[in-house]
Amino acid sequence: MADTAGVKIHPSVDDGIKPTDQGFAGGVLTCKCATNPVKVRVSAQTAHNHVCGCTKCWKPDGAIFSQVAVVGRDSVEVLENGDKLQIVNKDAPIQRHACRDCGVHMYGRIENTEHPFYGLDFVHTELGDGDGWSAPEFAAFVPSIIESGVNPDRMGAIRAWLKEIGLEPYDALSPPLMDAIATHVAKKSGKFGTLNA
Ligand SMILES: N[C@@H](CCC(=O)N[C@@H](CS)C(=O)NCC(=O)O)C(=O)O
Ligand SMILES: [Zn+2]
Ligand SMILES: [Zn+2]
Repeated sequence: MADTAGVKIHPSVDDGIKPTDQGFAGGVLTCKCATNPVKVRVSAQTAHNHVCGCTKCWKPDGAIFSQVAVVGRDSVEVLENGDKLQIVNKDAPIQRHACRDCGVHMYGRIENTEHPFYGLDFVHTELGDGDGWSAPEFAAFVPSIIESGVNPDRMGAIRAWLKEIGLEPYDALSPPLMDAIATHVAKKSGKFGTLNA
């Protein structure tokens, strides 16, 4: 049995996952700056919230996973101090707009109209006011936490703990999202549904 004692994933899940409020309609995300914080309004409920182990997504201090969800780009609006936002990597599929002072990623945007997830922005719901944001559902890019410095010997315990708290661990995204990506590719190539498997 893996020793899951003391495994810490992310502050939003370590003390119990707050449930989704089906009537929740969004809120305001605020960066970590004590003065002149960046504020971004998300005017809809988020979807596909999950913890992500990749090295690219923003994580709060001490967390080995990020927590990230998607929302339609039309529902994301910079309210205050947008002049502090800088794109972390213009060449990445997800252009993460980060506060240059505290480093928090306020939203990640896909500008490539051919991308399977074009039209969706990536947001960290823990930055939002109020409870009721869509709850994390799974753990993505789990092996990538090793790239951030987690000892590979800990992976058994970490995967066991993720399962224990209801976040099924996946090497990439969840099967429905991986299927959605492949469906997009098959439709573009004309292969969609052409095999009677
Ligand atoms: N092993 C890589 C995986 C990076 C990765 O593919 N991240 C996923 C999940 S956020 C992605 O979609 N990245 C696109 C991007 O960063 O723009 C890492 O940890 O850096
Ligand atoms: Zn900031
Ligand atoms: Zn990620």
